Amino acid sequence: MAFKVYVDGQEGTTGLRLFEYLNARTDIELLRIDSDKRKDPTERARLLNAADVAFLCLPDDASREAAAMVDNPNTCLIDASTAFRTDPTWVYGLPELAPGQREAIRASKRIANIGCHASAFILLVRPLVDAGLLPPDYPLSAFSLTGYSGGGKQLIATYEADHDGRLQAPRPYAMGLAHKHLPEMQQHGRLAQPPVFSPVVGPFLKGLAVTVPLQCSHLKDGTSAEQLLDTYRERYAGEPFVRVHGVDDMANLDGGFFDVQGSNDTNRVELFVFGSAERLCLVSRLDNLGKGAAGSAVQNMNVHLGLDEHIGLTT
Ligand SMILES: NC(=O)C1=CN([C@@H]2O[C@H](COP(=O)(O)OP(=O)(O)OC[C@H]3O[C@@H](n4cnc5c(N)ncnc54)[C@H](OP(=O)(O)O)[C@@H]3O)[C@@H](O)[C@H]2O)C=CC1
Ligand SMILES: CC(=O)N[C@@H](CCC(=O)OP(=O)(O)O)C(=O)O
Repeated sequence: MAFKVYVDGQEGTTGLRLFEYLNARTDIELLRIDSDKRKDPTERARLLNAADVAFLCLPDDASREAAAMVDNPNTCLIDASTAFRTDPTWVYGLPELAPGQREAIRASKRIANIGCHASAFILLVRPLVDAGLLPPDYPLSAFSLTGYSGGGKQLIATYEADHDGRLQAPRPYAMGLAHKHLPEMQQHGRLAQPPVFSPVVGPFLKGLAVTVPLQCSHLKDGTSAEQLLDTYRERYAGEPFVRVHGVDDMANLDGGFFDVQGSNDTNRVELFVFGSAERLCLVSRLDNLGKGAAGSAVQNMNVHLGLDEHIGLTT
């Protein structure tokens, strides 16, 4: 019998993208809510409890409300919001996080899907901390270049209404240095403190690249770019959605410029190390609506249900 799947928030940016992924599948039965009832708590509660897997593609408060509506012990929630990502009763939905994470996702009925900036950052940092190459108290900073779909329906509408070109320049944001992804970056990156994190949104729909600069003199003695890449290769060996590039992979630079949109329409995350013996830059690139949101939600569902992890996803 096909697994029953429901998307709460099916008309939002992440919900619509998820719906596209799921609608194409024949191995699941998609439960639908009438558009005019999509905020009706009784109807939502009925569908949430009828589902084997329910995705929450809602703002944080609405996600908390939805989670509280579920009393069917069989229903697995995969929440796209920030609400539960550091909650110890939920599992962080990043199968590549560390050995054992897939088993945890398989076993849990509460899976907190990752933040787009956070997952790109964590996949760069965590293996280096675990290997002892990057001290947990290293004073990390990071910046992220992201497409505007990361801001959901509202930001998309703002960019689409930009008829005078005012938004055509990149715009740094979260200037208070308290971006909502900091707690998950610190906790799942195993860091002593959160990084100084500066996101920048640009005039393109989707695509994201997080850059982490490192001073080699502060790493474990003699750590080279090759050693960092070897650590990634070892940690991510056999990972279908992680691609580790070679040192200074010029093939990915277009005349010396990095293409932030290069992983779009895939569920891939691509890792790069650039720089010299003194200074390095770690870069991680993904599609914020793919591996950064809806793609990884589908991957988490596949893992949880014991299905082939690739179903419906592009490597
Ligand atoms: N966009 C992205 O790249 C990413 C987003 N996320 C997270 O995913 C979640 C959804 O984000 P996103 O899709 O971008 O946001 P959107 O604003 O595009 O969509 C949110 C949807 O939730 C609906 N909604 C709001 N309140 C309720 C409620 N009480 N009951 C039912 N439906 C409700 C909205 O309805 P209405 O249609 O009426 O507005 C809307 O359709 C957020 O928590 C976000 O942080 C995570 C990773 C990346
Ligand atoms: C451009 C933009 O605004 N991007 C969002 C990130 C979206 C994301 O990853 O998701 P969550 O909202 O689920 O954490 C931001 O930086 O807040």
